[in-house]
Amino acid sequence: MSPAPGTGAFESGLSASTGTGEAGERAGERGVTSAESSALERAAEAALRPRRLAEFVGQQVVREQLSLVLDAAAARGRAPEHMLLSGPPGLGKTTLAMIIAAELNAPLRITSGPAVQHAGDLAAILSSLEEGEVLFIDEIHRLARPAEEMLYMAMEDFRVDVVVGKGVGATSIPLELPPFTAVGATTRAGLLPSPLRDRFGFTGHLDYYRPAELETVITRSAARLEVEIDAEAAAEIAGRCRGTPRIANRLLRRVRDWSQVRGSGRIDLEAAHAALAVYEVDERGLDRLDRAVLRALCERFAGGPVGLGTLAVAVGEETETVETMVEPFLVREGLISRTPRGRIATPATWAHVGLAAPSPGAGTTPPLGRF
Ligand SMILES: Nc1ncnc2c1ncn2[C@@H]1O[C@H](COP(=O)(O)OP(=O)(O)OP(=O)(O)O)[C@@H](O)[C@H]1O
Ligand SMILES: [Mg+2]
Repeated sequence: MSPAPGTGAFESGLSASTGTGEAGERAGERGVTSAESSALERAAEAALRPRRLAEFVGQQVVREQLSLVLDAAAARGRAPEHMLLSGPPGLGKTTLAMIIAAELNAPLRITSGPAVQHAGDLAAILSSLEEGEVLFIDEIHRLARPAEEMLYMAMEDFRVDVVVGKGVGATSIPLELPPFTAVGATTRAGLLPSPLRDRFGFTGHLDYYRPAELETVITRSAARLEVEIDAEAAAEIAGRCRGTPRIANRLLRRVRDWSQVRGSGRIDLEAAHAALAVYEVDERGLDRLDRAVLRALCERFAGGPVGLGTLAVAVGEETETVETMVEPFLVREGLISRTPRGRIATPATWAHVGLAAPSPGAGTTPPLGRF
């Protein structure tokens, strides 16, 4: 079972393929079901979510573009154009969608691609929208085709044709819609067909955050959690959360746990180091599974090339888990290379696992394809 997007192997302290994450592990110890624990995690995450654009850290370019769109719409007294937010998990797409509605002082309706499997589902949502309402469609790349095609006309003409009945008796009823603003979010912008993408007047791509920005996220979240944190502890956590605010907040909560149960109650560098050690998060933000992949690549396959499927089997994980939850970060860090012949270690890989790279031409395994 692959984990929900944005949870990642790293944050869990467990391998991502269990899909439960450390919350689920802790929950199991305390008799709370993993569904309840992920609800707890969602509530904990929601409590730290910025509510206004001024509280949204970083992403300077997107914020400037977005505030221009919002200010211009407010000046005209009209609903702003539709907006598309893209970027990797945990970087702030949902947060921004909620902020857009808050800045417009507009009602927010939330749905997602997977939840809208039929055009009728979408027609029901669209026909109940109030004037000026913000319709947030998460994972918009996963909309079923019929619903997606209905969305084209709704976004362009604020009208949908609802087909009633079947076969020869079927009739199409035009349904006028009030002006609304669709906000789409996706981690896979490349999967959106251009007719849909072209209907968004504003597209913002969120990228990974710099450590200094994450320190601000952590410091603000600590204040919301009413826990004191030293600047150097915030910097230490910021350096290990893979450029991702969701992970920063989750690590902060784990360090707060440690500090409250094993420490002084305030978060200093000692608490940060101790807690990050408990959760096996190393100085570059790699977790147990990340390191298992790198060790297997070096020790079992002499640095590669090795097929993704073979590598996943070697660490006891699903191929998809390694490809979507582990590799993107390792590739970004230059700790693994994806080549047509398979995955290969880089000099940084060998250094990180503390092994000497074999001399060129020494016995390397033949390229193994994916299963
Ligand atoms: N720019 C930011 N400033 C402060 N906190 C942020 C920022 N972006 C995200 N966060 C925090 O990170 C958490 C996760 O962000 P969010 O849910 O918006 O990510 P997402 O991009 O929608 O992820 P996914 O793709 O998994 O749905 C939020 O609860 C929020 O607390
Ligand atoms: Mg989201």
